[in-house]
Amino acid sequence: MADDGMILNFQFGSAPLKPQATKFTGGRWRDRKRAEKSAKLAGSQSKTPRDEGDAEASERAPKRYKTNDNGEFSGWKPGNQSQGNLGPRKSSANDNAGGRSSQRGGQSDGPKGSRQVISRLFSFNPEQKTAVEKEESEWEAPEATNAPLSDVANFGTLALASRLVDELSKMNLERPTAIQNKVIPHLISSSGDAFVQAETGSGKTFSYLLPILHRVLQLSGKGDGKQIHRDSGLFAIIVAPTRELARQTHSVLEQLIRPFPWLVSTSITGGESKKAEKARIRKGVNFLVATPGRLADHIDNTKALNLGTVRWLILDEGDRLMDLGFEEDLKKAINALKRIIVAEKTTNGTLLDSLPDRRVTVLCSATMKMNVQKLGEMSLADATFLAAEKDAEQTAPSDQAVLKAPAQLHQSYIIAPAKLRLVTLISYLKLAFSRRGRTMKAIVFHSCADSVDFHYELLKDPTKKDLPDTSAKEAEVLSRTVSKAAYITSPASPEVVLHRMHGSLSQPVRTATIKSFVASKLPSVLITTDVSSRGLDIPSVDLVIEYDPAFSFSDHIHRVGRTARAGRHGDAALFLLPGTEEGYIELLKTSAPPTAQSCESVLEKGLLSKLEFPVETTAKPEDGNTYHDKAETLQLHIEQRLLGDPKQLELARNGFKSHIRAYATHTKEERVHFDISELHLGHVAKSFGLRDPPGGIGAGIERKAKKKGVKGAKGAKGKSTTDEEEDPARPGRDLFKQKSMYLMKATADEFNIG
Ligand SMILES: Nc1ncnc2c1ncn2[C@@H]1O[C@H](COP(=O)(O)OP(=O)(O)OP(=O)(O)O)[C@@H](O)[C@H]1O
Repeated sequence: MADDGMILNFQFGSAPLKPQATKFTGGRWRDRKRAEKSAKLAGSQSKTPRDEGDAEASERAPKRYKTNDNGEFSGWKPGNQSQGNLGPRKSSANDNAGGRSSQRGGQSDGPKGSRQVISRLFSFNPEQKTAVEKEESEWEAPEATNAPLSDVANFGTLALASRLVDELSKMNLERPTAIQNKVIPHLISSSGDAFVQAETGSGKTFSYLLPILHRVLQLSGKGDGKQIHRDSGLFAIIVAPTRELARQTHSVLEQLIRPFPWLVSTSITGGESKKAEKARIRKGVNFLVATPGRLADHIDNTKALNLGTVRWLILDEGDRLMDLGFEEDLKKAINALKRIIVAEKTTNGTLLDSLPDRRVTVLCSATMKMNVQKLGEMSLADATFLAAEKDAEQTAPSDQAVLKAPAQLHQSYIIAPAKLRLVTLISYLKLAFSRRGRTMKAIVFHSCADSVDFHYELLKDPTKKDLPDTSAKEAEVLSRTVSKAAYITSPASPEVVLHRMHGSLSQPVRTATIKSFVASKLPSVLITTDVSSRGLDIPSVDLVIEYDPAFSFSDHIHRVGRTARAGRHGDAALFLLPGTEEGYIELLKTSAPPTAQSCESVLEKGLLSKLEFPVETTAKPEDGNTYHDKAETLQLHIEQRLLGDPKQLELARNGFKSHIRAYATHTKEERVHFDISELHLGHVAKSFGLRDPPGGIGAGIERKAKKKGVKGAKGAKGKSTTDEEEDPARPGRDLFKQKSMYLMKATADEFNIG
């Protein structure tokens, strides 16, 4: 802890300060020297707006940042600012703002007469290069592309069993979507394999479940399938990449077969009791929803699992199945099914005549990648390609079609300098929930579990314990993943519920957390990793924030696809850093022209309404008048909070380290936009509420650099990671690049990305 801001948290008495006389004790020599220098300079340097006190600074700031008639910020034009003009002043000799707070001289907004510390956020930020092509207000929603078709009367026109059509109607599903309109008739009439490709939220699940059920229901010849029961055999296996998705698909299936109690389905997923699953399989099931690993396990070890009657193998979210490394498990299942070439024609005396006469494999994916093609080669034979293109007849898988989000999904980006990221995120969420009725559920994607944990703990309100509508038992399970939020509430939205979710949580906790998020009647945020990016169907999600950009563009499409489902509207906002990350905007345009949101405008609108801090620090919510002041006060408060709480500080450090490691795992093709050598570690540390990057992240690199004979690795450490004033042309920069390359290599090894 001593490293983090030791020089910054000295409390000064009310007597006028003589900086020259200030004596610092304790801590490291380097830090003491720096503190002495800062204190000295604070008293002697020419005064800047900040140094002259907030009253004056506040008056000046608005002159630089004009607002238009709507009160919107209009002074900051992308592309025309230079380093330092993002703040009310340019550098001064004592501005050590590189991620470090600095002492504020003279009068302050803090306790009367005390010397306050401020956290400089608006100076020395890298320049934004991208000129705004389309602002948020210019966006007009095009016609939805994944909505039910208006020119098809109802599901009945697809020749589905009337009982099924009635069931759909009870679920308020009247007309099919484009992909359902294509896939359902095909799977009803054909015994051929199919590759199904359609946008996120277009109803792919019903597109394969409905025809399967229809054909099984035909088995009795009367359309109700009453001769079939749980012992009649297993007819379909549906494989999903994650436990959540498997469970979700199983619950949709359960809903559909509820009126047909003689049909039985079950799910087998990792994290559950294998013994109980075996017992269910032994009792007999007609439909099995599985994760690949658990399926392979049962194929090997559960004798009661008879694959002889299986007619359908559905591989849902094909690209994700491959991404997650399930190739071997999938091979096992595919080969096991292939070995039984002629499937059983009867079951318990019932002729299986309405079922396909061969095994049908259906591969579904919203995106098309090389690995999906590979899975296709492994599993499909003479497959028909079925895409949801409404107008043009698409006959083959296409890279273009796949990487599109639903047209009605409003995609935007915010170019936020690293130092401003945390306060911008808070401000954005505060603003989003304060627009009553506009946002009820939001998902915030982070790159790693440690970052999720840090942000969750930071944003939760430690003073509020009770959760609404929760039994004591549920509350116990949810105690570490659901809580009331602080900071992002507002008078218009005084209660917001926070949820956290990632793959390191136990399965019961994951399941309960998602259930709680779905059921929440209060505005809610889910802070999560990519574990929630695939297939998760929560219709009421209206906002997706990609706080950390996705590791691949197809992941981005899946993440944003958690909103704007089945024709509904939705917003998605992507945080980018100024610099090379801006190149990613071109990639966004291949899906839909995104609009730009100004980071400063978000701060102004979000932070100038009432701020509340859940924990008392010397920085107070009422400190400052301009949004610059408010942002710096909020940042300072967070930094102070961490310094007073070792547990949170540890979470911040772990979050920072994992975030940096994760940064190196963007796909090879997209790494050009996510150049780790461009990251200013000091600024990134700020976004975790830290005043310096924690040790360790660079230490390994240094050791490696030393081993390889990179001169000066040690000497450059401080400069390269924390100092704002660093001149890009200086040798230290090259060294930083070199170190970053080692870092990238080390982290790439760790994440197995070669
Ligand atoms: N015909 C329909 N009319 C209205 N809503 C529908 C229709 N079909 C499906 N839905 C709803 O659309 C939502 C998305 O369906 P589903 O999860 O199957 O989409 P998906 O294509 O698999 O998406 P993803 O690729 O993101 O997994 C669900 O809430 C579902 O109930």
